[in-house]
Amino acid sequence: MGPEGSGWARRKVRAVVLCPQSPRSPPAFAHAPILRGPDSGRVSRPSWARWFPGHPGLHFPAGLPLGWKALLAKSEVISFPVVQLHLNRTAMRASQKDFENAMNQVKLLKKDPGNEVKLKLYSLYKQATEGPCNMPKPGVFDLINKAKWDAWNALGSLPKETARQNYVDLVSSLSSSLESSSQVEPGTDRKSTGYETLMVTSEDGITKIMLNRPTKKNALNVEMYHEIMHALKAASKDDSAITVLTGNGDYYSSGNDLTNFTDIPPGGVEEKAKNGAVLLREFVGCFIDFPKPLIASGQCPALGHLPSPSLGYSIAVYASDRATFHTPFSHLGQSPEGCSSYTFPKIMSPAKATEMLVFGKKLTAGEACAQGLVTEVFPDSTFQKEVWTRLKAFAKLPPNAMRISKEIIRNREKEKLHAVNAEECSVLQGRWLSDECMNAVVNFLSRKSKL
Ligand SMILES: CCCCCC/C=C/C(=O)SCCNC(=O)CCNC(=O)[C@H](O)C(C)(C)COP(=O)(O)OP(=O)(O)OC[C@H]1O[C@@H](n2cnc3c(N)ncnc32)[C@H](O)[C@@H]1OP(=O)(O)O
Repeated sequence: MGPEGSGWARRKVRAVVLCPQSPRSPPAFAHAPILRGPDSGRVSRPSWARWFPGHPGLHFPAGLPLGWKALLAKSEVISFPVVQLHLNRTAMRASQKDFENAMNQVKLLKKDPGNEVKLKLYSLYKQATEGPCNMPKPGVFDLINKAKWDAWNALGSLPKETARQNYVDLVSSLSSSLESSSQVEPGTDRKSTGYETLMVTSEDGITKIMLNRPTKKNALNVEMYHEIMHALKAASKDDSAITVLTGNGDYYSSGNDLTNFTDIPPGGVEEKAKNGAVLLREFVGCFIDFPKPLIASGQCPALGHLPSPSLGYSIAVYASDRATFHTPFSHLGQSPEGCSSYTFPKIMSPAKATEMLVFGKKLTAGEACAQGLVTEVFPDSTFQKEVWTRLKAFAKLPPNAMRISKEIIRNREKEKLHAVNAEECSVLQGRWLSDECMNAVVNFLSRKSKL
């Protein structure tokens, strides 16, 4: 799972909250995932441990980018949804063994404790093992390492023993509260699907691929990109006749997960942009090559780049009358992808496509249908019933005939689409390195502005 549980930017820092510290013995866990190799930002860790900065309860120094300061509050108390811990209470003495137990316990955490907690764990671990912050201050755009540095530096000259005790206490509190919470995303049955970010089912000749990060509006994190590709490849070979792509929750998708931009590899932002372009090209390529009828079924707003392949290549797009379609590429300092620079002007008209792709005009389902992007619009109240009646009927048609018909309709365009995809990805690679893009992403992450 990605960084699901944080909500850091919105969280309010409460003034004083005393957490009854559990005297559980041995005091649970530590944060090995973040702790090993933290300075490089590249660590071996559980899947939930991809994280990004944001700790409203710590002191952050001046010079933070783009209004991060507005997110911060001066309090000696750390506060987060499930665990609250007063840091300055008189420390009991945690032994080295307690500390090691706590570190091990963190590895067993099933749920992502959220970025604030992870930053706190990181800083306490560093303080406990190395003393006051001794790292050079990272650059302003090195978001993750900067947040880690801030968190550690904020501990000032806190004695190692106190940091160790605070770490053990925090892990212990976390352990009890996370174990007792049941914040699993609705509808997720990982065992039956084998996917972390999707729910994939196959029934009545229909394979349904449902994006399943509703708490993140189905934003596509790196894992989801890979899982969608995997699910499409599997669906292309299974015995279903058609494939349906849909989303769980109140957004079909909110596009690229903007926290993807914060996980900077050792090669820096250039490497990040290059990897992103490779991933996107492969991802869109899977849609271009998908051999069976692919139906996009959206009851809710679709934002960002999933609409592009969905609208551009699906054999049919069904939308409820409350769905909207929005590709705010320019707002984010980015440029069209998913072959939308080619398919949208063809489907709509160059002028209408420009409004959507360049000016980021949001279309209602009715408008998108009138423009030819959407096949049919249904009232929200009867959407599921109407769509599934159609899907079930389609799935009874001879599968090979459908596949061959799709092939003959689309194959002439395939080469062109792959070329457009390559070009769009290359342009985007440059855009991701631009100040315009970086500022837009930081703005979103800092919640100073929202689309
Ligand atoms: C390999 C890389 C390929 C990249 C290709 C190029 C792709 C381009 C695009 O996709 S452009 C579009 C990018 N998407 C956005 O800009 C959308 C950003 N999100 C929003 O504007 C809003 O969240 C919203 C309008 C979708 C919904 O608003 P609201 O109803 O007020 O909900 P919240 O904002 O509170 O969101 C809930 C929760 O979800 C997190 N979240 C939503 N969208 C994204 C996202 N795109 N990336 C990361 N996280 C997202 C949001 O932060 C909240 O999380 P929290 O509860 O705070 O932890």
